[in-house]
Amino acid sequence: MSDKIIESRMSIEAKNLSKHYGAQIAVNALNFSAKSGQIVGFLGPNGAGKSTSIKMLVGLIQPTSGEAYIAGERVSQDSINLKKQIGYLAEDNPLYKEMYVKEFLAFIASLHNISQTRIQEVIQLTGLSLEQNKKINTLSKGYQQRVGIAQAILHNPSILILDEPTSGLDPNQMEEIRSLILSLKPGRTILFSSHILSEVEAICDRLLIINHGVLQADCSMDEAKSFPGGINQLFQEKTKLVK
Ligand SMILES: Nc1ncnc2c1ncn2[C@@H]1O[C@H](COP(=O)(O)OP(=O)(O)OP(=O)(O)O)[C@@H](O)[C@H]1O
Repeated sequence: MSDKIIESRMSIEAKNLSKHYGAQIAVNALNFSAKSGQIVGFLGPNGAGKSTSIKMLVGLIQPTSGEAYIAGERVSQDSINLKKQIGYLAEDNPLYKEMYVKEFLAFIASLHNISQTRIQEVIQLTGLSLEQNKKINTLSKGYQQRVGIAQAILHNPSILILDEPTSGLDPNQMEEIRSLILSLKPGRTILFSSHILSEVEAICDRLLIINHGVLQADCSMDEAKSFPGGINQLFQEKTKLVK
């Protein structure tokens, strides 16, 4: 198999992806692609269009126009193969909070036909060993996010899409979740949305900035840092209010 094919199977691609809600244009002709081994930061203020873009990429909502490709396959809402390739953590991290950690992960694993060994492996990977027999609703928000990430990686997907995984966490928890995301990078493509520049700056290789549904920047983190005035200036310029 050629390197090119392997690479395309690992990638996330948006081609002129748009979503309109009546007169509201949530995402307008989004174009980008991300390759394996990269963490791509998807940065933008609240309401910029991050979640809508992500929902189109994972096949949760239908684009008004344009196409999304995951691992070379066009995204459609009913693709089983696509769901095998993607691990997804939604912004509000929906969990069955009355369940115990291990019980919840076993439940998700049963949907994917995943072994007990893999459940234990993921519990270790996500630092949940001591919490595995606790009820999810007794865990701190940081640990609940770990459970959300654990369910997203149970089936060992090559593509991980995390919608604001550090939102609402305290600085220590943010740091821990960032380290966890970094540890998941080898062999994967990770798209990580945030509205906080320092979050994205800390772990991402590439930076996408979206504002008012329009992609305003797509560059490597090094390019972003060498922008005149630095990365803060870049973010300010690309997200200033459109009058
Ligand atoms: N189902 C919907 N119906 C109507 N408008 C919507 C819908 N979903 C999103 N929007 C609008 O689309 C725009 C983009 O929203 P989106 O949730 O994608 O932004 P975001 O960047 O993820 O913001 P946040 O960080 O606040 O979640 C917003 O103006 C939002 O109000």
